[in-house]
Amino acid sequence: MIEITGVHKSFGKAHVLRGVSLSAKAGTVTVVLGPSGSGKSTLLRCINHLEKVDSGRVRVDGELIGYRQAGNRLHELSERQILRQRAGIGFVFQNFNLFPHLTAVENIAEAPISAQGRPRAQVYERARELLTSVGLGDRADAYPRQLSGGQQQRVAIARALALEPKLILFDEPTSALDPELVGEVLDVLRDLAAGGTTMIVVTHEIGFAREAADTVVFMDEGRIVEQGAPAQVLDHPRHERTRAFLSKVLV
Ligand SMILES: Nc1ncnc2c1ncn2[C@@H]1O[C@H](COP(=O)(O)OP(=O)(O)OP(=O)(O)O)[C@@H](O)[C@H]1O
Repeated sequence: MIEITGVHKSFGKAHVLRGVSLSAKAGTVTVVLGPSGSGKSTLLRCINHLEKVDSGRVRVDGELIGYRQAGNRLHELSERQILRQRAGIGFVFQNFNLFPHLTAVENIAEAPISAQGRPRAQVYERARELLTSVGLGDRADAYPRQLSGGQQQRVAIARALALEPKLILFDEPTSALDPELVGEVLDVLRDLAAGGTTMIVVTHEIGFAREAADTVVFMDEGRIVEQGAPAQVLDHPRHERTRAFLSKVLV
């Protein structure tokens, strides 16, 4: 379902991704751990072409992201084609990124109506169902400012699901939340994982990684240095720097 091979990315002199390769099957959950600045967000942004890779390839469901291949040559896709690809990949950010002037249900329905041209009544009905599935069926008409951080993040997850993506990327979805609200968002992630949604989740929530991940990846200085089943990576890390990181986040 997702296949990343040899991805490099620099910003000026900073070589942020140094040959990252990763693959994940449909219906699996990959949790990405790693210290600040190791390149986790950049990797997610390369997967949906919010950042262009310098070299390497990203394929989602067999489709090359950002490019069309003709023989040995790669041609960059048009902005419109990139937007279409991006619609198949949900992205949930740390800071919710909801439109403040739209209600919860409008935030969810906006993109499927404008980007995919789907019928309004049907999209609204589905948006309400999605709100119910994240435990917010009674808050459809609330504006983001009237919702807690945890509720806003659950709306943002429902919004990502409304586009029926093949894959959802989560970039530290709980890190902007007060500790007592983290659990409610993790519960939604657990439900999605149990329902077979393909997800890549950057998080420091080790408990979630242990319970819900099929694969745990540890990134350090732009490279994947550990990759395996949760128990293998979390309990028997091979590298000293992974051990040091885990001892800090587990405390
Ligand atoms: N658009 C950009 N321009 C310049 N430098 C960037 C840009 N995006 C990221 N970087 C740099 O790339 C490095 C990796 O950043 P990235 O956000 O991918 O790390 P991260 O592992 O997600 O860190 P954190 O856990 O703190 O979010 C950092 O040094 C960051 O400053």
